[in-house]
Amino acid sequence: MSNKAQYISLVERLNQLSSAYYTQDMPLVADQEYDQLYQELVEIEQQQPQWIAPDSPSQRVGDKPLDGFQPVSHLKPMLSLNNAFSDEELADFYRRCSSLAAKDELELCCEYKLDGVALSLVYEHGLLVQGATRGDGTTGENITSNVRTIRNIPLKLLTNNPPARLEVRGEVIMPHTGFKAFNERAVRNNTKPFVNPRNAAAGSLRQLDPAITSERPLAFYAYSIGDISVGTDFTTHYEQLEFLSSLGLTVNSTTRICTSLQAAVDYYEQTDRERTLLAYDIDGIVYKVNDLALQQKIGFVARAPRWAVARKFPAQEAFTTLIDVEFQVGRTGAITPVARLEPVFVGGVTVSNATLHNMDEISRLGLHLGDRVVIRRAGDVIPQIAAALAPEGKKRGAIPALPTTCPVCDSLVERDDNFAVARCSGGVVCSAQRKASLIHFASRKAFDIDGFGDKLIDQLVNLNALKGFPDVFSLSFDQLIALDRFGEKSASKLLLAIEASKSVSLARFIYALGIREVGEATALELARYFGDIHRLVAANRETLESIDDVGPIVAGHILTYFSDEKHRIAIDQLLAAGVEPQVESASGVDAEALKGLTIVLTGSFTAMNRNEAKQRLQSYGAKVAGSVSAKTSRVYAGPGAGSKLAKAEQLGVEVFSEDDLIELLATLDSEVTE
Ligand SMILES: NC(=O)c1ccc[n+]([C@@H]2O[C@H](COP(=O)([O-])OP(=O)(O)OC[C@H]3O[C@@H](n4cnc5c(N)ncnc54)[C@H](O)[C@@H]3O)[C@@H](O)[C@H]2O)c1
Ligand SMILES: [Zn+2]
Repeated sequence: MSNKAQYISLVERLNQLSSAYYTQDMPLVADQEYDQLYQELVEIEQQQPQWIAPDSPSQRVGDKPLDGFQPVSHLKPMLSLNNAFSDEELADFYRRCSSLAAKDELELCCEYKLDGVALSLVYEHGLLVQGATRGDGTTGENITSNVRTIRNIPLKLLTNNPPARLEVRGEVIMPHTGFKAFNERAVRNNTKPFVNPRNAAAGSLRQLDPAITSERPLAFYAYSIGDISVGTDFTTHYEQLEFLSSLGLTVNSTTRICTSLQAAVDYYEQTDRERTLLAYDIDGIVYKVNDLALQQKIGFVARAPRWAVARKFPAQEAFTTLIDVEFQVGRTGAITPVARLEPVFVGGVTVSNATLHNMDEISRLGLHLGDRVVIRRAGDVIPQIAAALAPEGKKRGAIPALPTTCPVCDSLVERDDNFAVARCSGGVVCSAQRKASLIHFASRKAFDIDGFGDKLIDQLVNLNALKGFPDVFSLSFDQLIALDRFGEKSASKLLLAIEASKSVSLARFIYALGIREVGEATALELARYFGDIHRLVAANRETLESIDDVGPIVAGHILTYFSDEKHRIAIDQLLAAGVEPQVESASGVDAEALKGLTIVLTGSFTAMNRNEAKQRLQSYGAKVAGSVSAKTSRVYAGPGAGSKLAKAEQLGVEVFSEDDLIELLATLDSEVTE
């Protein structure tokens, strides 16, 4: 239970925060924190109504207008909205409204709660004559010249028969792309970035120089009629929105009418799932009783209508402190800066790290150690630092610098030609690179070795028991059970999984090598094309670039990889250890049709290239060998066949033509499709 002095200081703190938020457009704390304090205030005021201070934020909307603008008195007060933070609170709202309206079922107009700034527009005889902020709800700021620069606000309404006077209310927002671009520019020009798009919109709208506003990417969405001189034959709020739209004002097309509480909840949930895909921020759904007569009946409370409520989404944004920036070394040596943060709860999880991607990101954000940072975690997306600000009342720390040597192996750090990526030059010497490559090698989309996870790899690399990929296949039972928390059962299980992984597909094998920019799809493409790892190793640039998925850059990475003798030796060792990359059969193919046959192809084929022929034969289960021996079942020879043909005749192996081969494949293909 609080005493009156505590109550007064709570009012003062909230007013200080409101002034920073509304007047300076530079919040000191996250909305979530403000909302919590506000909630405390409301609870105290409910218990001690005699304490309520006239300047309590519960008694007014927003904050005092800025001095630089002419004051505007609103004809009807511009109110705020009451919040609902849970489904129960929404249900309470619904119940309260239906009881006040004396109706069981209510029609609700459901609208996105755009996270921007409220704006009032006055049109006289169809011409825009005034734009004003909400201010404290009674008195706003005249920002007409700024408003005129917003592209989607019509200066003249699209009608031959405009009302003598119309006041439109809506929200001005700044879309994500514009916000990002704006902050990047601010950092470059050494001016203050904005914390989020809402504050950017508010700050942009209240520039004393309209030329500045005109450069900011702002948009306006109308959400209600404040006042209208004629034509008040509307019966619902939704009809009013349609009317505004017909006049050329932008009305959000996502607005829905819900006829039950359940439908309203469903709309909220669906929007919450999809909101990360929107081009702008929304912070909730606004539910409005649709029937205007019922709105009248339900009425208002001090600072908000009683017939509307804002059901808030969980916060996606929080403020915290940047403690340090550390550098992680990835599998190709790429060095990634990672922010260590004062732990903060955002988007349903506690966040204590955030990737910074690369050094450019640090300069783009203008990040300094010890900064106050805004963390965004939208949906399942990994947490990001959205903005960085100087800490309150303290000098800014140092700008994190790229280390000159690898934090793990001390090798020199090199930067790519275009300076976008920094890399440890240590290669396999670097245990961080080795660990990361092995994690990738054993991962689900590569060798898929169950139980071969990060912690195990960490231990084995530290013990020097895993110096490269081939060592995976020489791990012993004794070696494994000697490890931390490794029993006999898990050791046997792991060895079985390693054994099973030897029949990995060629595509996964190639992917597992971790060649730069060779992802799953490219690996599959390479496997299909070459059908054999040795052929890939030997491929030249021309052949590589002739493959669909492979451009000059990827071809370069592949060539560099295989030009390294260490890599070629490792591949030979893998094969020697019993790894047998399998060539995938095309889908629907009978992989057994040619099982047991060993085929040799020789000469040049005209209708298909030899490699394609080889892959197709393999997909039907045939073994395709490079030379003729006593084990050869048959030979297909094209024109120009030489020594192999002679050898076959000598050994009495049956020889067929290219046409025979085409016929065979055609028959097999047709059997599959039937
Ligand atoms: N971080 C801070 O220090 C700090 C300080 C003060 C206030 N705040 C934040 O400001 C908010 C309270 O401010 P508020 O009183 O402006 O309320 P609000 O922004 O939560 O809700 C009211 C506003 O919603 C807007 N809105 C958007 N879409 C709408 C729609 N479809 N229909 C109707 N209105 C719509 C209108 O502009 C309206 O004025 C809280 O979220 C609070 O966290 C934060
Ligand atoms: Zn290193």
